[in-house]
Amino acid sequence: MSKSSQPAVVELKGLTRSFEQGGVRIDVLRGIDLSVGSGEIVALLGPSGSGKSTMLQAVGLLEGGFGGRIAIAGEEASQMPADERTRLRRNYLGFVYQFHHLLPDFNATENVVLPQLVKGTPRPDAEERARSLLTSLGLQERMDHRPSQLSGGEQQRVAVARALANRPHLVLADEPTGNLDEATSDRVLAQFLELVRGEGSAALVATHNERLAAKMDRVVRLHDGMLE
Ligand SMILES: Nc1ncnc2c1ncn2[C@@H]1O[C@H](COP(=O)(O)OP(=O)(O)OP(=O)(O)O)[C@@H](O)[C@H]1O
Repeated sequence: MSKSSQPAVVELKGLTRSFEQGGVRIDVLRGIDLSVGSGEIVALLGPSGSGKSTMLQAVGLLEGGFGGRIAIAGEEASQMPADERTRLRRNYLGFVYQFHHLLPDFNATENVVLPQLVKGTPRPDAEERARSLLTSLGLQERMDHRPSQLSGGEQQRVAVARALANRPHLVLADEPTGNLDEATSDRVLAQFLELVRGEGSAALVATHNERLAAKMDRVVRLHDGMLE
């Protein structure tokens, strides 16, 4: 439920997605209803293959082919043209993936600056924001390093800073610590949650890890294409 009178950051109604594989139809999502309130951090739990990434792709407005309704910050997005979806994505959403997807030829600061420049933020402001986020994540000594010069945990923290750079209302995170060892994963997740809370963003975090899910505000479980 929403913590405020603002519209839910994301509202899914009857979300469906099917794939054809070798002439066989697989109904991966079979009618998902979900509402994530402003500032709420929700864990999306489910075993491998249950459809967590597919659900995040729907909310991220990255692909078509979904049935049902997807509203982002009160705007119905499922039938929007591509340029309108891009606008919603830029204005409201941030993304963290299991693998960092940082640009290899740019240092940590530039990786966090670039999405802000794309959105039209003046460079000095973007650089200040990047430095502030990277410092909050304990990376003040690593700002000039390229991704290949960073550890896996450091790379993921830069990816977290990049996701938050444009002050998204909602961060979509797909197994954000899935490729890290347990101790590093715990540390990076704790920092991620602290930063997201501090920024007042909401988050939808896909994981198959019950222990990590328990650290979030609410847990929803994907089973047989539906939320339990
Ligand atoms: N483009 C596609 N074409 C055909 N089938 C697909 C496609 N994308 C996903 N699927 C199928 O949909 C199901 C759900 O996949 P998805 O990646 O969403 O699961 P997941 O819960 O994120 O799994 P994991 O935890 O392993 O990442 C799987 O059976 C997968 O094979």
